[in-house]
Amino acid sequence: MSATTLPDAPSFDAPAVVDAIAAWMPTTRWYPSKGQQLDVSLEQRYDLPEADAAILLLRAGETLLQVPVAWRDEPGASPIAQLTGRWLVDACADRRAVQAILDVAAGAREVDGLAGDATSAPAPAGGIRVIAGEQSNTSIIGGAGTWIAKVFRVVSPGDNPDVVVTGALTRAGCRRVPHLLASLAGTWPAGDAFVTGHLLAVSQFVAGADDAWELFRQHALATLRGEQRDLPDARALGAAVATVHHDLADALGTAAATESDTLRFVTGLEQRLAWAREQAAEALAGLDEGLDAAAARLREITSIGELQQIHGDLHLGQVLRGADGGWLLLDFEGEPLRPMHERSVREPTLRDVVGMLRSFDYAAGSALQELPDADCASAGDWVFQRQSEFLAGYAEEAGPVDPDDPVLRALLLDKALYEVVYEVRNRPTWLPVPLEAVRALVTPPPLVTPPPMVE
Ligand SMILES: Nc1ncnc2c1ncn2[C@@H]1O[C@H](COP(=O)(O)OP(=O)(O)O)[C@@H](O)[C@H]1O
Ligand SMILES: O=P(O)(O)O[C@H]1O[C@H](CO)[C@@H](O[C@H]2O[C@H](CO)[C@@H](O)[C@H](O)[C@H]2O)[C@H](O)[C@H]1O
Repeated sequence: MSATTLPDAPSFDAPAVVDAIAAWMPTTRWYPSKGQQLDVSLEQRYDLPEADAAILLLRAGETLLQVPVAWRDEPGASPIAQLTGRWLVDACADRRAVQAILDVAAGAREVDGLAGDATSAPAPAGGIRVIAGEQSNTSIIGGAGTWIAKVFRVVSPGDNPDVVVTGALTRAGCRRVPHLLASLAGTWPAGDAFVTGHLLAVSQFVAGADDAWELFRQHALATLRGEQRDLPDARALGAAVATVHHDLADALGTAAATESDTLRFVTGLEQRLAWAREQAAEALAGLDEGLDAAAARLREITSIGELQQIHGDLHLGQVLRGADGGWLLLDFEGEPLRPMHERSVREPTLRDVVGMLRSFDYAAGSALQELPDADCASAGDWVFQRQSEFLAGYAEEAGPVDPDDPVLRALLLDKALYEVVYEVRNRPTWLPVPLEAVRALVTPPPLVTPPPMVE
């Protein structure tokens, strides 16, 4: 039997390769510009020749995307395209390529333009598993289940808080976050200069954990079906969030908001409201009056209290319940649709509190989508109860939260509007969940007509 000689694969920067990736990306969960016709071009290539692989940075419209790829003789777990007889594959699902990337992050191998930073060396990749879930990035579990490597898909110049903030909490010994083991940064040309941004974070993998989103969503579903199910502890979750806020304040400091901080905060909310109205004009049509009134109310905010580093995009999908029952917070990257330089700005901790309150609403909203004939009032009660438990636990550690605080109300609307844009771009079938919240937040409650007097 004679061995088949495969033809040479094209170079990673060949137009056919870029075209193949451009056609494949919109089929992935992480691609952030679904439904838009964008020109895709290669901006930077970091070669990993020992693995026949490369990390590519591709520009799609305004966005720079990280796509690690490799050439293989077989399609493997995640093929992109077959070109000249060889397979272009997604390197995140390829063990040899993942090991090569990990080696650079751990400082065991040097590649031009890449810089690794390890606090403790991750174990060899071994058999890897790519998480298939509701994710904006791509996460790979390896090292016999000891680490999880997150490949940042949208890449920006500047520090990624998922590396910097998790790194600070790791050094501070915070018990409510998985510790950071290593990270990788890349440098690429931007105009006349070079810029640097994070590409990868490798953290301890929490084995045997339960996802808080699934725990609460399943409980909401069971409630709507009239079934019994163990109630996850929202009160302890509130206390865990308060502990992380406390550790972040200790590690990275706090500052009382000045007048100009307040003005910047209010202006930021106004800009985001205008941005959401522009980005999701069709979805938000019909809410103009309420949104105008909400925008005017923002100017009534005169004080926003103490500021500090926060999580920035906290929701149930960022929370795990460890095998010991304790809650752990993940993913300090901030909101993926927010520019990177805005994500390390000190903020009121209420922004995270609001993220969790919205998430309980999402859990019930997603349960209602699955059970369209279920009772909406029961879903509303479920949300109210979980939110109350969460706030009670938070208050135990951090002091009470006033549900009528204008800053809290403004942040609730800000988050729901962000979610509307996120769903329009990423998961249009989920749009009704945040849209209903926006409607409720900007629509004044109906005037109750007093019952007629009975003589
Ligand atoms: N350290 C960890 N241990 C166990 N599972 C994790 C860990 N980090 C992330 N995960 C799992 O991966 C999922 C996605 O991680 P996340 O950091 O939120 O990524 P993304 O930024 O893409 O949303 C989480 O919801 C969780 O299920
Ligand atoms: O986890 P990411 O950092 O990628 O956050 C983005 O995606 C989230 C969805 O995966 C999105 O969260 C919204 O949906 C969740 C349910 O899937 C819900 O729990 C959240 O409350 C809701 O905001 C998040 O907004 C987005 O930034």
